[in-house]
Parts: sequence; C-alpha cells; structure tokens
Amino acid sequence: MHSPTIPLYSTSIFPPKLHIFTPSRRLFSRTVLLQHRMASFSRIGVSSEVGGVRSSSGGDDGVGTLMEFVGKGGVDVGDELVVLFHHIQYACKRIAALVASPFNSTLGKHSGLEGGGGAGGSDRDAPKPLDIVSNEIILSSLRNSGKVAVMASEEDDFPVWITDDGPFVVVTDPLDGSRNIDASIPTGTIFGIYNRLVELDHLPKEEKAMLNSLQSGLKLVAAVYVLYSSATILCTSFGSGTHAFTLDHSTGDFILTHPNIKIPPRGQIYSVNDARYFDWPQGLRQYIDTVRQGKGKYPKKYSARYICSLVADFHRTLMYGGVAMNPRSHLRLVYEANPLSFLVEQAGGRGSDGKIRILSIQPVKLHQRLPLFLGSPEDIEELESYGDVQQKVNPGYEV
Ligand SMILES: O=P(O)(O)OC[C@H]1O[C@](O)(COP(=O)(O)O)[C@@H](O)[C@@H]1O
Repeated sequence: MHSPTIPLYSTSIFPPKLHIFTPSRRLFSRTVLLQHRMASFSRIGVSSEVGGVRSSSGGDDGVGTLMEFVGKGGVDVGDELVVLFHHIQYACKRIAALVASPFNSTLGKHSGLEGGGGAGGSDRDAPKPLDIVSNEIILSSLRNSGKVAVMASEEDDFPVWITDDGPFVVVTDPLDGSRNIDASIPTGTIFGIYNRLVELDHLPKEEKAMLNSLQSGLKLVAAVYVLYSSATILCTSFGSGTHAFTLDHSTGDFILTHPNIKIPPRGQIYSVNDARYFDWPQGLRQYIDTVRQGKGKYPKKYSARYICSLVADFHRTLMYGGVAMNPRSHLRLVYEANPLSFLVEQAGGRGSDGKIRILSIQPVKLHQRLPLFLGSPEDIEELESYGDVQQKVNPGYEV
C-alpha cells in the first residue's frame, strides 16, 4: 500500500479563485507591479525608490507580498533578513499545510512521549508530535537560510548552535496551542529575532548559544507570529509598526492585508481562563468583576472570549482591543511574552506581567515563565491599577 503523498497546496484539485488579492507576479508586468508596490507601501508610510526616483504616489488596492514588503522596494530590512524571512515564511507554509492536513490526526495525538515535557513541565505540557514536527521544519529552514547562528525553541531543552557566521539568533515557539489540535482549534507559531552578539564569539558553543538566546526583549530586531486559522496570517514588526499578511493559497504568497495595525486604545473584551477564578488574587477578581458589570473606567459591560490558544487570543486582541491574559506563571518570557509584547507595543498597545513592562525583564532562564497581560493601553493601565493581579497559586491543571 502506498503511503499518501501530502501536497503542500492542493491547487491541482480545487484551485481557489481569489479576486480580492490578485496574484501580483503572474498577472502584472514588472512596471505595473512596481507601481502597485509603491502605492501599497506608501499607504503605510514607506516611501519607495525605483530607478533613483523616490515615489510618494498613493494607492489603495493593497497589492503587495511579504517578500516585496521586506525587500528593497519596501521597508528594506537588509538582504540577510530578507533571506531569513524567505525561509521563515516557507517553514510556516509547511506548518500551515501540516495542521490542516487530513493526515495529521495520527501525528496530533498523544503518543507515549508524555511524562517528560522537554522544558521541565508536567504531562499536560509534554510535547506532542505535531510540535516536534513543526520544530524540525523550522530548524531545517533556519539551517537552510544560512543566516542563523542559534535557534532556541520551546521544544528543546537547550539552544541549537547552527552556524558560526549566521548574523541572527532566532527564538521560537513552533506550534502554540497544539493541545487543542484534534478539535481543529487555531494554533500559531511565534518567532523572536535578534542579532548575534559578536562579542561572545570566542566563548564555547553551549555558552554563547545560551547567552545569545537570553537577550533582552528590548534588543529584538523583529518579531513574528503566524496564526493557522480560517486564514493563515503572518504578522510581523521590524520596530516600525506592526503589519499582517494573509496567505493566498492559490499562489503561496503572503499578501499585505493589515498595514500598520493600531490596537484600539480601549477594548470591551477580556480574555482569560476564568475557571481559575478561585485561584486568582483579590485584585484580579475585582478587576474582572468590575469590567464584567460595566463599572470600570469604561462604563460598558465587557464580553469574554477565550480560545486557549495564545496566538489566536492575541490576534483577536490586536484587532479588537481589550486584554488577553494568563495571570499564572505559565507562558514563556523568551518564546512568547517578548515577541508578542514587541508586536503589541509596535501597534500602540502594552505587554505587562501585571506590574512591569515585559520587554524590560531580563531573561535569566531559557524556559522562564511569567504572568502575561497583553492589550490595549487603557485596559492594561486599569488592570495594573488593581495591584494584585498575578496568580501565585499554580496547582497544575488537567485541562
Ligand atoms: O491552561 P491555561 O492557563 O488556560 O493556559 C493556556 C495557554 O497555554 C497555552 O496552551 C500554551 O501552553 P503549552 O505551551 O503548555 O501548550 C497557550 O496557547 C494558551 O494561551
């Protein structure tokens, strides 16, 4: 019996006809393509220079791919980062295909690997095969890029040294939310990208791999999350705004769909696992009780939304505002809190541990966990004003 071949894109079976995001490279002449690119990037405050002429032309059709955006006609993040992004987007397209594949059901199941949990977690935190496959996909892409010195992953106990002259350090949570994968609930991948610390080059590999991976979030060069949901969305920032791209499955391009995201200064949604209410400190209970009743600084009743998949909860919060939180020390500073805080700050929001700015916390351990609150600036400020919002009781929960 043949084992099934899993195509990355099923375009040969049902080629989807997308009229909203016209595939640029195939249908447009180069001149028209450049006009479109200049038009779409100038809308987000990025001026384009073609043939020595700086354009300020406007336009509103939004055509532009991720690779055009990061390249010379776009924000021009530099050739090395462009190459890295090419490999990162490729890895994420493979993961998107994997999580949507009819053949992932056996991979997604618990497999007897439980009981370890690479990063010292409980059975519930043990990696599942899809996490591991995603981790391998990312590692292989980063290796192929030739641009990464070290990768630190939530799935590995220690960082992996890849190549001495790679200019970048990549930290990643390869597949967050995977515990819900069997129910087809959205999942996501998170990346943080730093420069390699050349002043550490003389150190032994293990030591420099660790120290490079423990850089402060303030030194992030770029951050990315990819949401695998009804749409596959890649959201990124290079330190000048947060921009999201939607995967066009017919061409394999990520198309700029959300330039310069601005989180609403105040939302009307809170996102938390409130079955933990009785383990919460007084301040957090009071805050949630207050906004639920519409008795907070914003005189309207809040709604609750909680997917229990960090990237999905974060993405919704970025779009609609409000606050997404996990008040117990569960999420990781290096792989989750720092990259997402960078992205929310670049969109005008805030990332806090309930007391201080996430990006100001110097990581001391690779798998360090902490309470995490991300969202609209006014909501985070109000929440912090309750003082006592970090959940100290962390008994371990079965589901
Ligand atoms: O159990 P809680 O406290 O609701 O935590 C849920 C959070 O944990 C995560 O599932 C990540 O945890 P894991 O790394 O153990 O998978 C997030 O996607 C989600 O936001």
